[in-house]
Amino acid sequence: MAATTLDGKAILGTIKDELRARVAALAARGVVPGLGTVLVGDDPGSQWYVGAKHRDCAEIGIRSLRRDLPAGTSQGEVLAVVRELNDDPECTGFIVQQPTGLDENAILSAVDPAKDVDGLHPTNLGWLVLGEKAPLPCTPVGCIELLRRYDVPIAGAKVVVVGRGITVGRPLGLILTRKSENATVTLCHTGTRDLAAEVRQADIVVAAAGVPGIVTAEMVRPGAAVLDVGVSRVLDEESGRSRVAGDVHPGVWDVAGYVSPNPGGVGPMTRAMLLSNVVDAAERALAGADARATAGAAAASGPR
Ligand SMILES: Nc1nc2c(c(=O)[nH]1)N[C@@H](CN(C=O)c1ccc(C(=O)N[C@@H](CCC(=O)O)C(=O)O)cc1)CN2
Repeated sequence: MAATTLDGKAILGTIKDELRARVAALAARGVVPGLGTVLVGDDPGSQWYVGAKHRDCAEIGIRSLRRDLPAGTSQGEVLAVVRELNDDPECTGFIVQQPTGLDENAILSAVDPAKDVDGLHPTNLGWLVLGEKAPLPCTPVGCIELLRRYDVPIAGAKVVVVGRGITVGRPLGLILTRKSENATVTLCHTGTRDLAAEVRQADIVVAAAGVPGIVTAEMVRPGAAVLDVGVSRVLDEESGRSRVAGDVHPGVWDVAGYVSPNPGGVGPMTRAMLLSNVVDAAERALAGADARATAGAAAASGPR
């Protein structure tokens, strides 16, 4: 069986078209959404991701506020940039690209939760745990959106997530078990005793451990949907150059019903969800301003 490709790159294109219309509607009200990024150091992967995020923004009319800081920038200097973006009215929302090599929890905590378009601020993760509406982390929502766009059933599905990281595995478990998603989730990791036995039960497998090829064909139930999220850089024997290796072994394509390629699957969906979070934040800010103006006008007209 040859699996259907869950084409994240194509879906990113569709989502950009959808968001372009919402950005135009905001522009008609005089609002231009702005995405800020804070990048520390010169890691080529991180530089590529941040560059891609700003190219996406340019394509749909979101303003870019890019803050690239040299390797060796101190925690205090990064926090100063975070405060600057918190206070900048042109910045609708921003992210601090990970990894920074610094105290990431302290940096995340300093971001204004209303501008946290990564959905990783402790307040927003807390709202997620409590089941309240808040910005959600981009990769987990990107996984769910990719499955939805290909009509892969999620409600009632048994999902095995491999990886307990804070940007993917842990929040994905929380999101998928909400009533609106209604999946049953097993959260596995590199310490799971019998990973193959767990994965074999799954209708949907999300491989996000960052271990090349950790999910093999023998582990996958025929017809299951498999999302390859893990990114490792390995040396390509043939070309002698570095390339991305995912967590899903190529043999899985012969067994699964759906597979997301890597690259070309969940990575572009992460970018799509970031754009979506920025547009959501701009719409929320405008709705808040409208509500305040209406309340002000009502108060000014006095009691009736
Ligand atoms: N602040 C954050 N930092 C990081 C996050 C995050 O969500 N927020 N996630 C990852 C990296 N990431 C987003 O920043 C990301 C990963 C992958 C892609 C992507 O489009 N990848 C392409 C291929 C890229 C390549 O060839 O190297 C693809 O998969 O097709 C975008 C963003 C860690 N840091």
